[in-house]
Amino acid sequence: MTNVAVIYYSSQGNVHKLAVAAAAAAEKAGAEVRLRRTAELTSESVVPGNDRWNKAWAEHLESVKDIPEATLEDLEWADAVLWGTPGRYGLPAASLKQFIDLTLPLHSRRGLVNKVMSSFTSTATLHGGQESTILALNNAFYHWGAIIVPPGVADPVQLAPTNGNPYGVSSVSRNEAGNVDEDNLAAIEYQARRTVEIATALRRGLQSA
Ligand SMILES: Cc1cc2nc3c(=O)[nH]c(=O)nc-3n(C[C@H](O)[C@H](O)[C@H](O)COP(=O)(O)O)c2cc1C
Repeated sequence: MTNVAVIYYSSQGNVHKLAVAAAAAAEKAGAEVRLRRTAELTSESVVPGNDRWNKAWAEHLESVKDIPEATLEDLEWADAVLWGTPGRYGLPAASLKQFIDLTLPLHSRRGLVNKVMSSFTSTATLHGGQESTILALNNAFYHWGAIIVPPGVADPVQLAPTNGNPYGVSSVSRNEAGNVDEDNLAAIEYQARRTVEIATALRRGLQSA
């Protein structure tokens, strides 16, 4: 069986919805799946003066408390990792980046080589940095010697009006909590299936090499 870890950070539930859909789709595609969130770094939301934001953040944090936090062992276990993060100024959220910073012991013993990596994001606006967020994540994957699997436009679902990011499935939240539409969910299901398919083929190919 192919092992897939879905590792994500979400402050208001948009990336969380994509992550849950990715995990279900990977499982349906025959993978063993772990859904993991990265640790909250602050005791308040990062927008302290915004009551609406704070409420959504606190409610979301409470709702995911039973989802285990990601560990290096999850990365070691995984053949493929689906990474999810909100876009923040075209960059991944600090929580996810902090987890990536913690990978040095694993990276130092080449523990991430040939693992399959695929990423997804959510931003408030359509041109708010979705591609650059995914590309910024990819920088770490190149260093690890991992294999990046983008969704591309290899399935018609990517042509739906609210989809279309070939770098990684992305949704536009308008800063509303959990604002992910059905086409976005269909797209992340496709990206997860594709990730499982490529990771399985790679694992089998490397085993027989
Ligand atoms: C510090 C910060 C920076 C952000 N930067 C951007 C940005 O550059 N472009 C954008 O469209 N949205 C930006 N956002 C909004 C989030 O990307 C957006 O609300 C996203 O849908 C949140 O996903 P989540 O619900 O999974 O946390 C930012 C939010 C925060 C807190």
